[in-house]
Amino acid sequence: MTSSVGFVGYRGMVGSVLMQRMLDENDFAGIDPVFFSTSNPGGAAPSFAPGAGPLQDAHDLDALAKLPIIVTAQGGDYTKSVHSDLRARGWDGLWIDAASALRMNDDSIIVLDPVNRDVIDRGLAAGVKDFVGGNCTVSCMLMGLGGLFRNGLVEWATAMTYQAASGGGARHMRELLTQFGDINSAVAGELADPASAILDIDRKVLDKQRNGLDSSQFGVPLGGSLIPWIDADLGNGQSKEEWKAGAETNKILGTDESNHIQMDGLCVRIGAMRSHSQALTIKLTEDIPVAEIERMLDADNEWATVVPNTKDATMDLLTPVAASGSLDIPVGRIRQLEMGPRYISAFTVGDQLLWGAAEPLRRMLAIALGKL
Ligand SMILES: NC(=O)C1=CN([C@@H]2O[C@H](COP(=O)(O)OP(=O)(O)OC[C@H]3O[C@@H](n4cnc5c(N)ncnc54)[C@H](OP(=O)(O)O)[C@@H]3O)[C@@H](O)[C@H]2O)C=CC1
Ligand SMILES: N[C@@H](CC(=O)OP(=O)(O)O)C(=O)O
Repeated sequence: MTSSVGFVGYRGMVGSVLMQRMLDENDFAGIDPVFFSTSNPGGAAPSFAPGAGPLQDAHDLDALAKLPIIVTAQGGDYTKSVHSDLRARGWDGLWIDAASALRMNDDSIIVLDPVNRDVIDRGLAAGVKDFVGGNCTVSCMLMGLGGLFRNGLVEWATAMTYQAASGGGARHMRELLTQFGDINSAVAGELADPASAILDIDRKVLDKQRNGLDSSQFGVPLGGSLIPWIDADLGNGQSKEEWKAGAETNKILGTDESNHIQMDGLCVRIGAMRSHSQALTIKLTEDIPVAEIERMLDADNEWATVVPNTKDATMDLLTPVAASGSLDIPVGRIRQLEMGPRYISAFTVGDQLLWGAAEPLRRMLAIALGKL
């Protein structure tokens, strides 16, 4: 049987990754897709779905309400502008969303099925209609370390993150690359001359960073620097990105007061392109040998891949360059810390456009359609 599914935000960065993954997995088989646009209603269907009708107006509630399932990667403002009106007029279809707007609502589920398929299945059975992708950092972390979290072995954890430019959006990625290029241009002559003094180069670079870079997206230079604040200031010293670590981790895992996991840390933007990294300190609920931890992480899901804690393996396999474009989530640097037998470190990297954004939505749609 063919199911109609509406897609909003299909041509954005997250939407494009989602479409590509759906094409790769032949997910459009059995789907009658309806594509929506906020900017070009009436325009031609996307080239990868030539049989689909013209683009519908993404703000046309009548058109949206005809569909049993809507998948959106259009962003939180769009969600806020149509979702409650659609529900208010009685639409009871499934809403699958990449944006954070509905994430912490009591009647929504954060989807990351390799980690919380039980929560998703219970929600579907109970009539939950809103399914939302998690924060990219949280999703990538849980994909890598699910084996500890899901087995109740984490008493608390801190995540110190190294987040890529893509988390800000496409314009932020372009700005980062432009900054790198402008910095390079500022010292191209000196770089070409092996006899030039490195401290002169450094001075010119700093001058360029402080006075000559377009930083309109990030607010301050990121190329050759970092920004230790991501998302809103909650006013208590914590950034919203840091708050999400604890709030979303517990919601994804479906914990309650009795097994709540304390999770906090500092979130930092760095000059990587599309993979988020994070260094974790974990206090375990019991003393477990490192080899057993590695076995549990590797076995938890087919994408978590333990990297041996050696210099060569770490440098080869545990970097944004190694992880980008792949669904695999490498996790390494696992060792017992000086603090005692129940304290371990771990480092994980994940493509934040795949497991951090598009893949959980793609899989939620497949689950809703009974294909997964
Ligand atoms: N970036 C990220 O890392 C993550 C983002 N998200 C969520 O996904 C939402 C969308 O993010 P993202 O995909 O980065 O946003 P984009 O800015 O890439 O796309 C959003 C929309 O912008 C419109 N648009 C305008 N100009 C262009 C253009 N030149 N190319 C493509 N689209 C264009 C499109 O709408 P139209 O076709 O209607 O004109 C598109 O759907 C975010 O707001 C966030 O809520 C979630 C997790 C991670
Ligand atoms: N805030 C993330 C990206 C993102 O879209 O997060 P969220 O889906 O929680 O709003 C980052 O900047 O890396």
